[in-house]
Amino acid sequence: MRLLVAGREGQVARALAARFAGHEVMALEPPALDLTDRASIEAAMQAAAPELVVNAAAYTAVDRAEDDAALAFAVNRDGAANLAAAAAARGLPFIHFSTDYVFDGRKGAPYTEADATSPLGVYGRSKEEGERAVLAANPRSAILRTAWVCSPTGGNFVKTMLRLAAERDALRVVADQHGAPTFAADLADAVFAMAPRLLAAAAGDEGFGIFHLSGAPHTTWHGFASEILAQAALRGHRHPPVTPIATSDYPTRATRPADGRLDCTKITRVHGIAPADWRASLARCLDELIGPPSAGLKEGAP
Ligand SMILES: NC(=O)C1=CN([C@@H]2O[C@H](COP(=O)(O)OP(=O)(O)OC[C@H]3O[C@@H](n4cnc5c(N)ncnc54)[C@H](OP(=O)(O)O)[C@@H]3O)[C@@H](O)[C@H]2O)C=CC1
Ligand SMILES: Cc1cn([C@H]2C[C@H](O)[C@@H](COP(=O)(O)OP(=O)(O)O[C@H]3O[C@@H](C)C(=O)[C@@H](O)[C@H]3O)O2)c(=O)[nH]c1=O
Ligand SMILES: [Mg+2]
Repeated sequence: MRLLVAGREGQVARALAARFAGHEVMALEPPALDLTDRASIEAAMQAAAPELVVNAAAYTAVDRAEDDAALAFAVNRDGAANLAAAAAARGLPFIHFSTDYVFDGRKGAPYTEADATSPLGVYGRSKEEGERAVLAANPRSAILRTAWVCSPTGGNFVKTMLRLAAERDALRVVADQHGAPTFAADLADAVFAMAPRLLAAAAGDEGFGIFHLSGAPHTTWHGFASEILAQAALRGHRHPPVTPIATSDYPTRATRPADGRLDCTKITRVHGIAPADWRASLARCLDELIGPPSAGLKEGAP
C-alpha cells in the first residue's frame, strides 16, 4: 500500500509509520508538507503517488489556540480541507482525525456520531469545522474522532505525569473530567484495519463518515494519572500520591468538556474495530519509556 501521511514527528504520524512498516509510507511535515500551503501539498502528492492519504497533522495546543485562532483554523479547518480536496482530485480516499473536544460534555452519557457538536474552545471549534470541511471536500473521507491521545513520543499526558512525578512530592489532577485515553498505536491499528475497505469503496459506502474511537474503559484524568503512576511504580519510577481535584482548582486558558466519553459502537459494527483497553496499551508505552516491570530499575529512575 502507498500512503501519504501529513505529519511526521507527531504521535499518530509516528505510530502510522511503525504500523505500516513494509509498506510505502511518505510522512511529511513542514517545510516539506504544510497543510496551509496548497503548492506543498501538490508537490507531496506528486512525490508520494499515494493510494491513500492520511491527515495526522493538526494544531493541537488546546490552551494556546485560544490566543492563536487564526493559525488553529488555518491548519485544522482549511489545511485539512486542502489535503482532503487534493486527495479527492486524484480519486483517493482520505482518513482524518478529530476530537472529543467538539462536544461540550453536557450530555451526561457517551456521545454517538449522531449527537450534535458544540465545542467549548477554539481548538474544538477549529476541529469541528475541519470535520465539515473535510467531508465536503472529499466524500470518500473517514474521520476518526478520538480522545486523550498518548504514545511514547511527542508531548502527551503520560509523559507530563512521569515528569511531574519525578519532580514533585504530590500531583494534583482533575477528577471531574470524564473520557478515555487512546494510544496512538491503537489508532494506527484501526487505520490499518480500515484501509483495504476504504481503498475499494465508493462514495456513499458506510465505511466513510465519522467514527468514534477511544480506548476503554472510561475514566477521568485523575483515574488515568493514578494508573500511569501505579504502572510506572512497577517499573521502579518515583510515585508520589495523586490528589483528586476539581476543574475549578486547576484553571486553564481553554475550557475542556467535563464529559467527553465517546460511544464507539459504530466503528465496531461497520469496521469490526473494538476499543482497545488503554491500560494494556499504557503498559506497552511504559515498557518503551521506562522498561519492563521486571527490569528492576532503581527508585527514582527517570
Ligand atoms: N493529542 C491528542 O490528545 C488528540 C489528538 N487528536 C487528533 O489526532 C490527530 C493527531 O494528533 P497528534 O498525533 O497527537 O498530534 P501532534 O501534536 O503529536 O502532532 C501534530 C503534527 O502536525 C504537524 N503540523 C502542525 N501544523 C502543520 C501544518 N500546517 N502542516 C503540516 N503539519 C503540521 C506538527 O508539526 P510541528 O510539531 O512541527 O508543528 C506535528 O508533527 C490530530 O488531528 C488531533 O487533532 C484527537 C484527540 C486527542
Ligand atoms: C498537567 C496537569 C493537567 N491537569 C488537567 C488539565 C486538563 O483538564 C487535563 C488534561 O490536561 P492536558 O492539558 O495535558 O490535556 P489536553 O491538552 O486538554 O488534551 C487534549 O488534547 C487535545 C489535542 C485533544 O484533542 C483532547 O482529546 C485531549 O487529549 O488534566 C491536571 O489536573 N493536573 C496536572 O498536573
Ligand atoms: Mg516538528
